[in-house]
Amino acid sequence: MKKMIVKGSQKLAGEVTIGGAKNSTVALIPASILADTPVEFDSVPDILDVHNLMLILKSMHVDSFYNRGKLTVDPTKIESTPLPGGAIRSLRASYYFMGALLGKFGEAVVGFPGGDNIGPRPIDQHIKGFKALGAKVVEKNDTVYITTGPEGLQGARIFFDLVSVGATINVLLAAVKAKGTTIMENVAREPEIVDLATFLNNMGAKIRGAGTDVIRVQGVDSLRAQNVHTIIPDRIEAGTYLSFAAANGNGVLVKNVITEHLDPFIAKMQEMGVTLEIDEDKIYVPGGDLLAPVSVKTAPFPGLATDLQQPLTPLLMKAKGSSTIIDTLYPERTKHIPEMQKMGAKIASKDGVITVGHAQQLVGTTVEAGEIRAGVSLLGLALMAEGTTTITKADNILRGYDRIVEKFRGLSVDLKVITESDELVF
Ligand SMILES: CC(=O)N[C@H]1[C@@H](OP(=O)(O)OP(=O)(O)OC[C@H]2O[C@@H](n3ccc(=O)[nH]c3=O)[C@H](O)[C@@H]2O)O[C@H](CO)[C@@H](O)[C@@H]1O
Ligand SMILES: C=C(OP(=O)(O)O)C(=O)O
Repeated sequence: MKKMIVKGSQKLAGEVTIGGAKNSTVALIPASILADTPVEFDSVPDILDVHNLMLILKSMHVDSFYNRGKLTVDPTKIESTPLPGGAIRSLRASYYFMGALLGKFGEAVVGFPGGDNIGPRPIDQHIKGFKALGAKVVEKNDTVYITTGPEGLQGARIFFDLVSVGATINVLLAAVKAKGTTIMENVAREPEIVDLATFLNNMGAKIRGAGTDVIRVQGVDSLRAQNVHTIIPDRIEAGTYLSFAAANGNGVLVKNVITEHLDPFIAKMQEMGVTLEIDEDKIYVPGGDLLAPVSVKTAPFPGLATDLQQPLTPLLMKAKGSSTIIDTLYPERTKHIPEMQKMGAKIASKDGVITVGHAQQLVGTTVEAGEIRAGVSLLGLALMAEGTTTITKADNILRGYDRIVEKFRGLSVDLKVITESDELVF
């Protein structure tokens, strides 16, 4: 595990360009194995999750090549391979190989995924969807075994018990080549699901309703890529830079943003008193506003994203007074709290409510990035603190933030990543 070394009392200034969305990318890569042709992606973030997915592809005899935001995947020599562990456990989205392999071969053996430790993350709705399509599912020794009979997957009507991004994507991947029509109700509406449906439809899939709470899929026999798919910008990465720029910036322009994807987050920042100059696909944050405390509640899209509650925290600490956060999706997503307390922050969690007080004096120390968003929020705080902060387990941040050191350096921030034995990585 690497360490991130952050000098304190540094203000962000300049421009940053947002990369492709992690949560789209990690669905699009498994989805690419459904194609009968090579596929090409543009605007692919340089994150550990992508490199780990490429390792998984390799184990299935799928060649892939990544260079400066462009990724080619050639699934034409794919073999149905069990994926019990290894790289599977390095990220959450590896479970999309369940749906993708099932759609491709009518069978899948995939280990339970890893990903952020943000509280319980069951996959019962994924399994319910696979079963509804006619698959037999057995869970044994931390591995899911999914099979179908000779008739393969059959379209079905599925009403999800709760709104789940992962279950919506996984079942969609299985349904896209199933026989007949699948109607998925009470599905997630996240923009990353629309991005995935766009990619699949451009290859010949028949998916209607992505972005609403009912998705209809007419199964097709073959998917063939016709063009390069450009991945949508990462709304969580954008929100992170917006928050840090408002908390601790001297004029920051955030480029390549679909502002509509950030509506609830932008509204919350404005409610605090943050000045935002919003253009078509970019947002300028002058910084230096006097801020008021707010109440924050996360919800599935189009609500305020759970993935942004921790990155918003450094900004909440600038407000004069106490703010509250209720994370309805992951009430236990609090790994940043004890670490922030070590830095002198007034933050606590009780009965599912996080209280964030005004930060008087923050001091740099050694803290641990328990997961991606906990880690990045510590980085935001470290920039506001006096002295140097060492963030251990920094791989959790590098899992999902595109070229983060390069981007922060572009914003005049001195940051470096080193190995356990103190060798410079970036
Ligand atoms: C790779 C990816 O896209 N990750 C995102 C995805 O995670 P992920 O897809 O894992 O999150 P879900 O939308 O599935 O989870 C939403 C809620 O449903 C619950 N649930 C989910 C599935 C299930 O079968 N049973 C069940 O009870 C979860 O515990 C959670 O409370 O959406 C989350 C919620 O926006 C984000 O924080 C993650 O960044
Ligand atoms: C929870 C997250 O990711 P994952 O689902 O990949 O663990 C996240 O991106 O904040």
